Amino acid sequence: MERITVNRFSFRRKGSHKKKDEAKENAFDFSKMTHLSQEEAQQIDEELFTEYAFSVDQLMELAGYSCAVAIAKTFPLEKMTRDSGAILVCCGPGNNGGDGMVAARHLKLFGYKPSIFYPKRPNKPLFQSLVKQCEGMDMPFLSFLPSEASLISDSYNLVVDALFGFSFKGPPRSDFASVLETLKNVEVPIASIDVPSGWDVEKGCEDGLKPELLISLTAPKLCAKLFNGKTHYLGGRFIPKSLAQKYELNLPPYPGTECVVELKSNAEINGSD
Ligand SMILES: NC(=O)C1=CN([C@@H]2O[C@H](COP(=O)(O)OP(=O)(O)OC[C@H]3O[C@@H](n4cnc5c(N)ncnc54)[C@H](O)[C@@H]3O)[C@@H](O)[C@H]2O)[C@@H](O)CC1
Ligand SMILES: [K+]
Repeated sequence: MERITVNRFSFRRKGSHKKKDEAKENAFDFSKMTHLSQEEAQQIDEELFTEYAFSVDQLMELAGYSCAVAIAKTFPLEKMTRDSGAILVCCGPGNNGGDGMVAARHLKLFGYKPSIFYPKRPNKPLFQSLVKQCEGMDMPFLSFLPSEASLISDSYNLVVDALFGFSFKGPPRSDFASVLETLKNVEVPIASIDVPSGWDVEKGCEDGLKPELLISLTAPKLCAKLFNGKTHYLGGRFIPKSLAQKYELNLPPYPGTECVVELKSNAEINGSD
């Protein structure tokens, strides 16, 4: 009965791989998923650049692209009601801000209409190039953030929070404290990249931002255990297997060739949903 042609055989294998991926995903025990401390996140980051010789812009492109994909899956363009997909991307002074500009660039290519707020810009070629790319793609940069949250809610469908990631420490300093206060009061959803800005990376922040979407990069940080928003994605599919093994990263598999994987909510994990 071995009458399977080569082509048919490869077709069957593809199908069986897909089923295996789905089975692995369904079998993953989310209650045992890794959550990184601030130090572990920084160590992994450092190792990617030194031991594995990745460049910052390489990983930032993958991280930002995965954020754009997770945002597009969660907030489809066709469901947006204000000004043909207008979104506001708030970028901070570090690499989290860089991820935000990369995400903005991809969202623009997906058909959204991003505007960027980028108040503190490092004097480095990488960030200067990101700004130039966004300007070249006709994305406006806001010279100030309206202090009235209602002006933001009226003009945009979504705020992308790319202010601070895993290197944020202590209470927000004055220049960003007012920005975070304004964002706390917006009525449109917030999508936070890697860490909800203003949250302690490990302990969270009870009265901080309440994003509807969180995109954890590499692995969720400890504060993600306190995330109560609707949707949680993991992105940044660039960790070599040997590095994942060294840090004993226990994470759900990415389905097929996807750059993001949706994670269960904490309510589902804890059985309170
Ligand atoms: N390995 C990874 O997972 C990768 C991470 N990337 C991104 O890089 C981020 C980390 O980037 P960085 O290490 O540059 O750090 P962040 O972008 O988290 O922030 C650092 C900046 O925030 C400022 N800051 C810190 N605490 C503050 C406070 N209390 N008030 C005001 N300002 C404060 C610092 O002075 C510094 O300018 C990650 O969260 C992720 O978004 C990606 O770009 C590439 C790969
Ligand atoms: K953030």
